[in-house]
Amino acid sequence: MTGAAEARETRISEGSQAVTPPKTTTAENVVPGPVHGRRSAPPVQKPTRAEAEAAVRTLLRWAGDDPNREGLLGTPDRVVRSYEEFFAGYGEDPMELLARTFEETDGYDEMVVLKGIRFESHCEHHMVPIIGKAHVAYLPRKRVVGISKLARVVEAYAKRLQIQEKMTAQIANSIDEVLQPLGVAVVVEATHQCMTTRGVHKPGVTMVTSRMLGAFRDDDKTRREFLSMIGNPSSSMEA
Ligand SMILES: Nc1nc2c(ncn2[C@@H]2O[C@H](COP(=O)(O)OP(=O)(O)OP(=O)(O)O)[C@@H](O)[C@H]2O)c(=O)[nH]1
Ligand SMILES: [Zn+2]
Repeated sequence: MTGAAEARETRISEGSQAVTPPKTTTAENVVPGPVHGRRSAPPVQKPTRAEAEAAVRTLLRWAGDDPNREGLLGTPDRVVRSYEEFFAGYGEDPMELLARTFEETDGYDEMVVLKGIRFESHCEHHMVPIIGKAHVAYLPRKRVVGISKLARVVEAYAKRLQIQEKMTAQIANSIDEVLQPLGVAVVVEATHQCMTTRGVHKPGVTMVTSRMLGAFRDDDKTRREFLSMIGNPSSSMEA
């Protein structure tokens, strides 16, 4: 699919303990890179848990605090466990999540919409939360997928370091590639804490991104039906 063939819209609306990575590569510390479509990113060399905890202690000192004071002793362990949760998506293969489909033999040919899928992600520039909702629709071509799998695909991409445009495209492209439906639509609306709690400090700003493929891109009526089903995206955001 070429760039011209993809309709994508983005709008913003109001409303010293150095950690040295291991020099040798072993089967234990090399993990496959994130899976994007059919291709995987290059493998990354994963540090040990002790190295990750040492990095947290370094950041605590960078913040100006003493990692050895009582209240902070358990913090490196907690942060590393939090990271396992925040970034669990690197261990998921979204294509595999969608692989189990069911043949729809009774002629259901209307769009399937899963709206308001709340997600928590982290921006790849500042590593602070992006919190929002995704609305996902597809127009089946004989095969349908278990509806929870659409939410799982959102999760698999959200639980990685992201920019919103990329996440929106990845969700749509995965569904398109595996289900080969007549069309896919994804709208993502989110607040970026790198804009609200730091930097420009603009609370209440929502970023809305969309990716329309197939019938949702080519047919105004289908696209309008989807957009009216999800309502006015930014108006449904929490402050
Ligand atoms: N397009 C896009 N930009 C994002 C996203 N998340 C964060 N950003 C922006 O990424 C940009 C990074 O800009 P830089 O100038 O490199 O970083 P910075 O000095 O921290 O910039 P400020 O955030 O303006 O303080 C900022 O403008 C962020 O608002 C996203 O999902 N999509
Ligand atoms: Zn950011």
